[in-house]
Amino acid sequence: MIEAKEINFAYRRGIPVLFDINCKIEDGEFVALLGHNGSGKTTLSRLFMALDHPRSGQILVDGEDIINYEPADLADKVGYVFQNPDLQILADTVYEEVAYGPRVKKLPEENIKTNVKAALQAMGLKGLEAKYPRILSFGQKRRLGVAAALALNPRMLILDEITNGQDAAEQAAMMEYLKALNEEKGTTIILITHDMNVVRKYARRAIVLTDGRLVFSGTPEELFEGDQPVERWGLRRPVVSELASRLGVSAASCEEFCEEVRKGGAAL
Ligand SMILES: Nc1ncnc2c1ncn2[C@@H]1O[C@H](COP(=O)(O)OP(=O)(O)OP(=O)(O)O)[C@@H](O)[C@H]1O
Repeated sequence: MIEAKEINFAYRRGIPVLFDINCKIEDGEFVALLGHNGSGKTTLSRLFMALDHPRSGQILVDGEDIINYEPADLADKVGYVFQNPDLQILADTVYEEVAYGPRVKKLPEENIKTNVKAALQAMGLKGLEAKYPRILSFGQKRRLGVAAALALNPRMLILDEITNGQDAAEQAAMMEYLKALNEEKGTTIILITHDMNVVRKYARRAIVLTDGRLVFSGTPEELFEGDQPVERWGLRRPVVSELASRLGVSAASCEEFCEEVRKGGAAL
């Protein structure tokens, strides 16, 4: 469980970027963290990971204030995948990149092998073990970042814009994997994204930030099919919600129809 209590934060230049943030993310949730560019999503997630610390307020992980923690102290609990995958690459081969975390954790070599193999398989990177990570495509680097986080079996994953640079099939495969991880293993997922179709389809809760303030917390249905126009927070409605509103039918029936069309092989 992660809880933000009355969080205020400013970077070194001193301009405040987060104001009085209160939110609680329970174990096993699948949450989308949304907001316009510069609204504070990455900043808040960096606080969750102890990459930065609040100027005032508290971040509690499993009830404990993490003010004196470093990211390594949370490695067992929270996996973080950066928005820019190049920032995360540490090793000279794809295999060693994914093995890096488990090695730091001093897992037995057999477990490292098993975890790395499973993570690479899950992210569609099997066969690339010996490659130099920096020559991978942008999408592959992103998936490598996710694989590296998965190899540590964290209870919670914070994923910053991971669907960017993926084609539709890669994106769907990645999201379906995360959905299964969430449903079957109970891994908490915090997904930062600008893709509202992904949010509508996969998230069970959406949290919206605007100019550093938390302005909404509720289900994607409440967000996109509720009374307030999400455009005022710099968001676009997902296709399903837009279609339902224009046709004057329920989003659930549109969703069913879209799913049938997708199964028929058409892009939507
Ligand atoms: N290292 C930094 N130093 C100073 N200011 C920063 C730094 N990183 C972010 N900011 C500022 O903090 C604010 C919030 O940025 P943040 O990256 O958290 O937003 P975001 O919602 O994740 O944006 P995006 O969707 O574009 O990734 C912005 O005004 C940004 O310019």
